[in-house]
Amino acid sequence: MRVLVVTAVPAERDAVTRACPAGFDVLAGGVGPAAAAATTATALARTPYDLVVSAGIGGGFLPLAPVGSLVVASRIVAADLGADTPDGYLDVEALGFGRSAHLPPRQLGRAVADATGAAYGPVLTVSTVTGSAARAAELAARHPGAAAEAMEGFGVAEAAAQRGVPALEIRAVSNAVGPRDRSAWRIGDALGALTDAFGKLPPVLESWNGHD
Ligand SMILES: O=C(O)c1cccc(C(=O)CC[C@H]2O[C@@H](n3cnc4c(=O)[nH]cnc43)[C@H](O)[C@@H]2O)c1
Repeated sequence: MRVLVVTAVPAERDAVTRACPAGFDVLAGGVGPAAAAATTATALARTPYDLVVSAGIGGGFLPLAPVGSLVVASRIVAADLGADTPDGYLDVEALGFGRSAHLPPRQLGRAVADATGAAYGPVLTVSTVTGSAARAAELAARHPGAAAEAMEGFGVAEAAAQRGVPALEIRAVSNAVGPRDRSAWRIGDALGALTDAFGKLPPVLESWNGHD
């Protein structure tokens, strides 16, 4: 099975590569959904992959995903792709065009979560890191069960979907979603958790039939 892993920055790429078996290509595609989509689309145009994984550190919604824990996405959601209105937020489905969520293969996602001890829930893709309790509460209310937020998953999943390739998202939680406190980010711990998670993937992927 050929697997493409797309991270944002080189430190995340290196954390994945440390654990990666043969057959995994790991790229640092840049921060944000546009860079992630462009990197993924270019790679998929060159090489036929069986699976694409968006991976890296992320913010965790408490109490589901504390710092140092892992999250596997049950849904990959573009959480700010829509319109703000006096009556509230409208996603692109409500606006009548496009899509704001991708569904990873369910059995595979669950199996990866079980093997790695990860929470399994929606992961939100945002273009602006959440920096206040009010915004965190707004996102949690709009996306019940949201486990994590990051900035690339939807871009990776959108590019993969356009090629008919399944996509997963795996996040290691470096910080809580909420009031910004960069000094509280535990990036080293999260990168270590990411390496551990990828070390556990090969048997799970080998037993996946590719069609759930
Ligand atoms: O400074 C470093 O050493 C370092 C090492 C690895 C990664 C970083 C990043 O800043 C990566 C940016 C990346 O992080 C994701 N992220 C992390 N926490 C959040 C969050 O609370 N909300 C949204 N995104 C988050 C995101 O995917 C960025 O691409 C630095």
